[in-house]
Amino acid sequence: MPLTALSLPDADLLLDTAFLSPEEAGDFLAELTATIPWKQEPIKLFGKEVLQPRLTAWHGDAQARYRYSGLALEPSPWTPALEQLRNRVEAASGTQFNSVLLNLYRTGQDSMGWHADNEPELGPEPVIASLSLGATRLFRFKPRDPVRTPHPPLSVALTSGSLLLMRGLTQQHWLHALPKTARPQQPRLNLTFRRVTVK
Ligand SMILES: O=C(O)CCC(=O)C(=O)O
Ligand SMILES: [Fe+2]
Repeated sequence: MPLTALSLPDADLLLDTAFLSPEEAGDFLAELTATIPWKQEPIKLFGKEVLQPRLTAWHGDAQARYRYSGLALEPSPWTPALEQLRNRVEAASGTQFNSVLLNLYRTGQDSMGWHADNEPELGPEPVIASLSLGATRLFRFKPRDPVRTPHPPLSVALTSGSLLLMRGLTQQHWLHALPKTARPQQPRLNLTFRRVTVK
């Protein structure tokens, strides 16, 4: 399936709902769920330490460190499955990536809050390639400044094997989130391939 543009002002979004076949997506889901060293990291929320509502991992080239609360975090190395996916995502997007953030949403209660992927290490107009495996969840966009970008929120159903590219001004003008859902949900695994500046 080809990448198809989603029409949204001040954004540049492309979606391929069948980037991987359902069989391939299921195989990668099983392999990554079993082999990635998943962690549940603490975050500060209103001054209190709580655990993130999902499991995470970060893999990439050894030089692709990024700074976070004054710490330079080292990525874990690419695994064979992650290398394969990186090659395919690079070919489809025409972009090179040196790291990938993995998120595992164990149930409908796991989620990600509103944010933009706008860390300085990603540069002003990052290309972020988001690959989803497992349960379908709704991915939401809302304008950062509804006066500049008067547009209602957008929901995109990210099915297993779908590839979403976020490019251009998307991170500058839009926030995105993966809300909780009350419905019983199978696990969902998302990979966001990124290029961080190597210092
Ligand atoms: O799980 C998703 O689809 C989104 C993940 C995300 O926004 C991120 O890793 O920055
Ligand atoms: Fe994000």
